[in-house]
Order: sequence, then C-alpha cells, then structure tokens
Amino acid sequence: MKERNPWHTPLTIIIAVIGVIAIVALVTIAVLQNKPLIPKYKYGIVLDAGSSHTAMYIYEWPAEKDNNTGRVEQTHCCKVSGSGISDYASDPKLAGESLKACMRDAERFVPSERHEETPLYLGATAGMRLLNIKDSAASDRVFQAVSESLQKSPFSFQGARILSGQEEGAFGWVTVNYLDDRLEQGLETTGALDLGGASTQISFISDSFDGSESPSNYVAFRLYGNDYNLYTHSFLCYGKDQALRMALAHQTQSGPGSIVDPCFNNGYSAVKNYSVLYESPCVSGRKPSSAPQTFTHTGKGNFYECQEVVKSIFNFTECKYSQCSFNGIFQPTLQGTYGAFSAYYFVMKFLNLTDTSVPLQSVKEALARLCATPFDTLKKQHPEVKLKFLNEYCFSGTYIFTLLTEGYNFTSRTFSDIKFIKKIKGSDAGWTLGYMLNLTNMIPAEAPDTPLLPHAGYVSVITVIALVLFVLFILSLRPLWPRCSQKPQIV
Ligand SMILES: Nc1ccn([C@@H]2O[C@H](COP(=O)(O)OP(=O)(O)OP(=O)(O)O)[C@@H](O)[C@H]2O)c(=O)n1
Repeated sequence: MKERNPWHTPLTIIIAVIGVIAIVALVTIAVLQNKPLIPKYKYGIVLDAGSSHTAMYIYEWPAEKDNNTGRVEQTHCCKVSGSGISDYASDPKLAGESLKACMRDAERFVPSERHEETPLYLGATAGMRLLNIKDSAASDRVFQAVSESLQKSPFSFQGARILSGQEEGAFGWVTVNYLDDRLEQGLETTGALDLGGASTQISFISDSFDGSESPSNYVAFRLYGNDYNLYTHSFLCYGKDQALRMALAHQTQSGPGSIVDPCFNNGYSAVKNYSVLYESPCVSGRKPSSAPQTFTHTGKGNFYECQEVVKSIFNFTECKYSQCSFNGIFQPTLQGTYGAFSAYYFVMKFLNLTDTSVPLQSVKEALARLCATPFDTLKKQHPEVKLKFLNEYCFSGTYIFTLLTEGYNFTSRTFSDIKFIKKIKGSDAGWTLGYMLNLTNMIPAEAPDTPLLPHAGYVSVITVIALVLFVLFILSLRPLWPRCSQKPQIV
C-alpha cells in the first residue's frame, strides 16, 4: 500500500493556504500603499494690486492633506500689463479690463474641475492707500470696477480690499519664514524688508520688543505651536517712486524752471510737469505757490550730494521713544538675518550688489561710480534695461543705501545680515502668499500631531509583525502536526 504523505492532512493544507494568502495580501497592501499617488492639487489665486503694477500669483498645494496642511507653492505668476489700478482713477473700467489677460491665464493654469472652488483675492497696497487719502470716492469706483471684472471669472472671488501697512509687513514676514520652513520647524526667524513703489515695510522679531513701547507696531502670532511677537512698520510715501517725488519736491521748493539733480546721471534730461509731480498726497501740501507749469530736470550724477538730498526726506531727530528709525517711529534693536525683496532686489541686482559680504564702504564706492557714469555710457552698457528704470538707478541705489544705514540703522557689521532675494524655493517673496495662507487657514496655531512612524516604516513594521505572528501560530499548532510513521527496519 502506498504510504500517505504526513503533510497532506486537511489542517496543514488549510494553514498553508491561509498563510500564503496572508503574505500575498500584506505584500500587496505594502506595495499599493507606497505607490506614488496621482498628484491632485488645490489652488488659490492672489492679485497684488501695487502702486506701480498688478501681479497675479497662483498657488497650489496637495489636495489629499487633511486640514489643508500640505506645502503651498507658487506655480505661476502673471504680470498685468499697464500701470497699477490706482492710476485708473479717471477711468476705473480700464482697471477691470487690465486684469482680464491674467485671469484668462489663470483659467489655463488651474484645472477646470477646480475653478469653482479656487478662492480668488485682490489685495491693494500703498498706491490705493494714497488714492483713498486723496479721493476716497475714486478709490471706491476703482474697487467697484475690479470687483465686477473678477466676479465674471470662473473662480470663487473673495473680495478686493486695501491691506493696511501693518498687514502688508506682517504677511511679507510670514511668507519669507513659511517658504524657509522656519515656522513649522520653530527655527529662528528672518526679518522681512519690502520696498515697493509707494511704501516700504520692515518686520522682524526682536527679543527686546513685546509691544509695550509702541503697540501700533506689534503683531502677535501663534503658528505651529510657537508664539511670535512681531515688530512691523510700513512707511507710507517711502516706497522708491514716492521717495523720488519727495526728493524732487525738496529740490523744487522755490518753483524753479530747471533743476540740476545729483541723483540722476550726467546727460539725463527731461521736462516735467509741476502738477503731475505734486499730485501725490506725499508731496501735495508742499507745492510751490508760484511755479511755472513745467521744469527741466537734468542730472549731474554725484552720489555724495545725492545722499544729502535723500537725507532731506527723512527726519532723524524727532523721537519720543527709547529708540527710533526715522520720522519719530519706534524701532527695537535689529536682530537676526533679513530677507530684502521687491525693489530692494531689482535695484541691488542691477547694481551687482546683492552680495552683502562686501564691506559697506565698497557698496558706497560702487554707487559713487554708478552715479558718476554719464547717462549715454550707462545706456550703452545696459541696452536691455528699460529707460524708466535705468534713469533712476543712481537715485534708487542711494535711497536704498540711506534707508538701510541711516533709516533702519544697519551698520557695516549688520549689513551682511541682509540677503537680497526675489524668490525662495520658486515662490516670490512678498505679502501675497502670507495673505492667502492666513485667509485659507493654512497655518495651524498648534503643531499638528505627527505619526510615530513614516508611512513606509509603518507598513514594514506591521508586515514583519504579521509574519512573526504567523510563524508563531504555525508553531503553536505543533501538537496537531502529523508525526512521521516509523518504517520497519530491514535487517
Ligand atoms: N526691474 C524692475 C522692476 C521694478 N522696479 C521698481 O520696483 C518698484 C516696484 O516694486 P513693487 O514691489 O512691484 O511695488 P508695488 O507693489 O508696485 O508698490 P507698493 O507695494 O508700494 O504698492 C517700482 O518702483 C519699480 O519702478 C525696478 O526698479 N526694476
């Protein structure tokens, strides 16, 4: 009779089959879990309606993350052609029209199935702050026109409004520190220096500042479980275009028919209109009573004389606090590193001065050389640069140098703490990202609970444990294992 294989009992076969199925199931789950998911994103759009121009930013973040905690990145930027919306006060409809090309761009960059749920914000800064001061009805009409235009887009329009200077400064600080991963990791933060066309912002954390000395400069945040006492100040009229107006106003106080300006290169010449120069609220109170309609503005290019003109637009003496930056505004002791963006970057990049490890004296010498360059030579050296920017680099460089050193009190030791930046990890530095993160509750106040193990580690551990349990189970069934029958010995 054929001997029966002792392993061919129903019980061992069932155990073996269950075991194989369990292992196959575990391996399949582990593989599927670790397979990269098809990326699905959510989107947010912010329009930065600045004084000199409007820019549209599209942000995206992974859709599958709980509570929108995924990392937010800028995927697209569209520069609206033409000037800032505040320049359309006399024809507001055009302000709305001007946004259309970028909105069409957004329709292509955001997948159509996401259009309806994508929030769209418009935030206006110092240009509209000034228009609101000058003519609030005109400012309302501009908002009406841009809102009507944006309501027609397929996105979820959340409104258009003017940001306060404090918001602009604070959201710029949030952006820089979010992109640098300093908030989530609770690292030492970076200060933010923003130079626009009509205002400039300085925001930083200083251990010596708790808001008590100057509450209007204080913003408190609790982000990812950490408390921040932020110092921030926005100087209206100290953006570089309005600062230039103030410098020109200083030089035209007696209403002359021509001025020779040390802040413009030798060979520069233009005829300017008194009414246009003095139409801004930053200078309107100082319009000379008896002036011709126009004046001839020529350059002589002298950095040291230009610095004297630039200094005249600051008040360095008045201060009712323990310490001030300028114009009687409190500023705590500078601390840590700083990211300087917007016009700080544009100007310093052109001047090849973004490397702050060079001594401050060398920066001064480079500016002196630039200002002393005849305008014709400058044009030949930089045929690719738009004339409206090239005209002003001597003034702009001198202004930035003076604002940083005499205004904010950066010294030859602390100047190297400044980094001139445009983007951080692909996203533009500016207030827009911080604004959107805040409005979409993307930064939690408390640190999210982190799982003990990363996902892949978790799958591996349960697989190993399951295998061990399976082997133990098999071993525990040992008494049921069929015994080998003793074969009769053949002698
Ligand atoms: N290549 C460039 C581009 C811009 N600019 C200058 O940079 C300033 C604009 O900076 P921006 O951050 O765009 O300011 P706005 O948002 O327009 O102004 P604000 O925030 O004050 O409303 C303007 O003076 C513009 O002339 C420059 O010097 N070089």
